[in-house]
Amino acid sequence: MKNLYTQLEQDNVPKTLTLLIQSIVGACTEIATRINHGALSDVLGSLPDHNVQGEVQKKLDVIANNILIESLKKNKQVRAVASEEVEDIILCNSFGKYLICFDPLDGSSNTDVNGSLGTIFSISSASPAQTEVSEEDFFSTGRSIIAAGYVLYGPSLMLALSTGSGTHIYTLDPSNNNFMLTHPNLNIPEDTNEFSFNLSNQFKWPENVQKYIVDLQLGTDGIRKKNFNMRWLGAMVGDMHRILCKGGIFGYPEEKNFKYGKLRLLYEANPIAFLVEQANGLASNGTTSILDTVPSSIHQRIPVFIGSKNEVLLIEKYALGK
Ligand SMILES: O=P(O)(O)OC[C@H]1O[C@](O)(COP(=O)(O)O)[C@@H](O)[C@@H]1O
Ligand SMILES: [Mg+2]
Ligand SMILES: [Mg+2]
Repeated sequence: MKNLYTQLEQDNVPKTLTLLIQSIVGACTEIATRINHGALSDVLGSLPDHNVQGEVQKKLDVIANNILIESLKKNKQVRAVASEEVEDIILCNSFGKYLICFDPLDGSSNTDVNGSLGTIFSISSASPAQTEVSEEDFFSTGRSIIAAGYVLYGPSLMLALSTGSGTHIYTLDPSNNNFMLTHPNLNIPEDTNEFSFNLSNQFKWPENVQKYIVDLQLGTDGIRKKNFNMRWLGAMVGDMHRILCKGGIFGYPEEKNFKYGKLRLLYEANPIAFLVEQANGLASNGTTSILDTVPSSIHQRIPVFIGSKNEVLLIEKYALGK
């Protein structure tokens, strides 16, 4: 079985990008150790502070954020980073050639209940060395991403990664601390009978989305002529991992009081959309591809519908009232 770095070499990934991926993966294994300690150490619970989204910050949100920033600042190829937990971009090394966006801990509501957690990241190229870097440098569409991935802190520690040559999943071998290629060249089934939406918000969604969901729920009694099952982990990274492995449709629609839904474009929707499109799936905001969205702020939100191709295309049809 190949390990992560053999695969990156085979995919002709530049050495500087491989070293950057190594920095991120190294930080995530450190985060995994802190998570594993759980109630044995003072990492559970919330802080009195709120992040830029107005959300209560969990201790692990901040611990994960600090570990990642420290590791990235040490890598001379990192020009600047954008994090869910920090209001402004963080400038790193003026000769750095890469910009990184990350969600240090995804699924924060699961920290105190030993639930699914992850770290999501994307890498893109920075402007020429020593030129001033500002927020605007992060406003290229997701099509400019050169690598993206997530680490899932689950029963196994797993890394999903794409450098533009398909999406692969690696499992950490704790005996030697190597990420081994266990799921090469993922291919998401185009059809599915599994959906992941937080149905407690169902009646706050746009009518066409409510109709789409009701048709799923009606199953064989309705126009879909087949039954659908539901899963919701409260962690996008966990729900998307299942979909990468066996298909499905994940959605976090806009709501009456949440015009653009909950999830963030730069460090949640874009990296996941990159992985999914590299695995034969689709990622839409309901009408257009997420990766074609032009960002206008670091923490902007976007409605997301991601997963099995034919299901995403069908949701876009419902949006057009077809
Ligand atoms: O609380 P809800 O509505 O179930 O939302 C869960 C969603 O929010 C998130 O936890 C948001 O991410 P963070 O935990 O990084 O803030 C997603 O991972 C998850 O899909
Ligand atoms: Mg998140
Ligand atoms: Mg988070």
